[in-house]
Amino acid sequence: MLSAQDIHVAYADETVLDEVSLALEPGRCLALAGANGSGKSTLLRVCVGRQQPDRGEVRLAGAAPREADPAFRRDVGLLLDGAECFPDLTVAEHVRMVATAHGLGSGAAAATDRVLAELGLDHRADAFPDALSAGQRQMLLLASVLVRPARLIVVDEPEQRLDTVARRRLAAALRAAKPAGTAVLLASHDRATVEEAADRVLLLDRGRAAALGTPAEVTGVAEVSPWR
Ligand SMILES: Nc1ncnc2c1ncn2[C@@H]1O[C@H](COP(=O)(O)OP(=O)(O)OP(=O)(O)O)[C@@H](O)[C@H]1O
Repeated sequence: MLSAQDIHVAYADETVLDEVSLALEPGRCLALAGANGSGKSTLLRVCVGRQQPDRGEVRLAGAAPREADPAFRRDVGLLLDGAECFPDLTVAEHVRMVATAHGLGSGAAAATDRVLAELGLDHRADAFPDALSAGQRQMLLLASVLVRPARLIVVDEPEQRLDTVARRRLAAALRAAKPAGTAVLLASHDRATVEEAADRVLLLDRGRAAALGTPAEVTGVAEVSPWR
């Protein structure tokens, strides 16, 4: 589904990704973990074609990823930094609009109800974004990613601003996407989210791949584990 090979990114003389590779199969979830500044967001941007690496190659379903490509937008549900809401649409209207745009047709309303309930946002379905708490707004953005069919979901620190219960709901929703064959790539600082959702963790340490394994294996990499 997705592969990145020997990715190298540098800003001026600072190397932020140093020959990092990853591979993700359908129905699997890979989490990127590591300290602040270790290169997680940069690697996600490279994987979705938002940033070109200095060296290395990314393949998404056999082609270079391009957000402008209709097939990319059909296949990839994306939530990176900087996503915003329309101020004049309610929570339900946002999510239904995305569902409709991605072809759910007469099923869009039911899919919206389902994802809002799954994420615990159903009681705010008629609220406007300005009236949401920061965590609720994050859930709205996540609902818009999760309501639509996708072969790949890419989310950067999806747990940000969420409380413990909301994080659990998020992790369960990411996990639930996998049996249908959706692959999930996320960057996360939250151990519980990673343990619940991810099959494998790629641990980055100052731009280098320090470990790749199950969440339990990577937690055991004492020197660089973010959860030691
Ligand atoms: N536009 C830029 N110009 C210069 N340096 C940058 C730029 N963007 C990122 N960096 C640097 O690249 C490194 C990796 O940043 P990145 O955002 O990928 O890390 P991260 O692991 O996602 O961090 P965090 O956990 O804090 O979100 C950092 O040292 C950062 O300062």
